[in-house]
Amino acid sequence: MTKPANPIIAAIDTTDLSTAMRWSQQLNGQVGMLKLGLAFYLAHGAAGVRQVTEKPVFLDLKLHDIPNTVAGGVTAVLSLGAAMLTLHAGGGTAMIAAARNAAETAGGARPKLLAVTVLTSLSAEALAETGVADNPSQQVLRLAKLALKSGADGLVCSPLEVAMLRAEIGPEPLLVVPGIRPAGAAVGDQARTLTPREAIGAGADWLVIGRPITGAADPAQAAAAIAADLEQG
Ligand SMILES: O=C(O)c1cc(=O)[nH]c(=O)n1[C@@H]1O[C@H](COP(=O)(O)O)[C@@H](O)[C@H]1O
Repeated sequence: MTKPANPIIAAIDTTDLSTAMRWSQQLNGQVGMLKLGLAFYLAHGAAGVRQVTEKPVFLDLKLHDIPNTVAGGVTAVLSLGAAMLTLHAGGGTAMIAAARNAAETAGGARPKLLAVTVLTSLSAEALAETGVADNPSQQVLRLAKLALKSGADGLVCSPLEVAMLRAEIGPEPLLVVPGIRPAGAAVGDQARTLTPREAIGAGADWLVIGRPITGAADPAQAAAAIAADLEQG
């Protein structure tokens, strides 16, 4: 696919509607897309999404349930016209296939289904605690292959796995990458991070960036600085 002109997806992580609307206005033209996730959607639902922007959003609901329930969830949000929708790869083949089937039965444009592999907040130790003995990279590859053969259009992974995934799965699947920290930015709860330029250089299509933008005194300026740095890279 053609690379987006501006690969930054700003994560609008807030439960406050007016804050979300303000960030949306400030970042209009400074980022390639907005992401609305769990906290915002639980607080304001589909009506809130429509209030924040008329443009297609990345709807990050990380669906993870039995196939029938996930299919129902996909169907429920199709009318929003989202550009992307997340589900957990760990839900397995049947769940992902059911999501794809639900997305297609509506006909017309549908969101790209992105399978979340191993959360960027998980270190190797934290992953081991969940019972996965493999390192994050091995587990990401296992889940990536499962998700793509089951009907996912792309993957969410940390920047540390991007080069490995590109070598294994080729240029086509969308790689949407959170865990992005400009040099010097606070890491917070993220465990597997790289800078924007490193992530794009490794082969990411989109970068998901939240607090380094929304936590800045001037979010528009913070986004513009990252975009300018990427253009130089
Ligand atoms: O699916 C996601 O977007 C996601 C997956 C993941 O593994 N890690 C991750 O951080 N995210 C999201 O990406 C955003 C990262 O935000 P910051 O850490 O503030 O840049 C948040 O909205 C997370 O919900």
